[in-house]
Amino acid sequence: MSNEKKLAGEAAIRFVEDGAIVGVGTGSTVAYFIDALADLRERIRGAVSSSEQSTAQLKKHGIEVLDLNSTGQLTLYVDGADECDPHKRLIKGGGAALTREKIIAEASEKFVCIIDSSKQVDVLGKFPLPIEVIPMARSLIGREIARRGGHPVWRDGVVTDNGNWIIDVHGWQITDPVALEQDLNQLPGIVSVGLFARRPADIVLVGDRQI
Ligand SMILES: O=C[C@H](O)[C@H](O)[C@H](O)COP(=O)(O)O
Repeated sequence: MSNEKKLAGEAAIRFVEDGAIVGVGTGSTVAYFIDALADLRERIRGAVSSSEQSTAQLKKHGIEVLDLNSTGQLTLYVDGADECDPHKRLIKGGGAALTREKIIAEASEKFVCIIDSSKQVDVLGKFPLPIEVIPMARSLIGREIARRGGHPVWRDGVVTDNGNWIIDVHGWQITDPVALEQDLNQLPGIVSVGLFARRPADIVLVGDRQI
């Protein structure tokens, strides 16, 4: 599987155009992409990063990290996922970086998702759904999730790059991810939901195979 992650990370390089500012996700698969991107550092203008972890790796390779507020819309976003359904809808946030990832995905014309085959599912939800919450809303959101049949588990000890907490929801078979994403987005205290359904990936690379 880790070979597939490496193949996917390296295959995504073909979507990088000269002069681009590249949106960069977070995780072990993206780490391969960043390593490959280093070879193109003279040909791109820089990157917008979704986490402190990716920022450190980009800077180590001498790739300039830019503020999304100063770049405008990006042409390309490359990121991994925890699950991917046949409609390219995703669960993300296993590494707690979902909010910044979601912002950059929204700001990008093309979202290339890089995964290994273990991430492919027919129905999302076997991987517990990460939700970033404002700390004071943790119990409130936990109750709202339980009312909707989910089993909320606080990722104790994890603080996101934005200073918030993560609840992982077990036990949901997410047959209508767009509706669930919209429903959860209404709840005060939720910063973002790790469902990328309203804005799914455009292209998925499973290893070096495009689907
Ligand atoms: O918060 C983390 C991200 O959503 C990652 O893209 C996701 O967890 C997949 O990570 P990995 O490539 O390490 O399996």
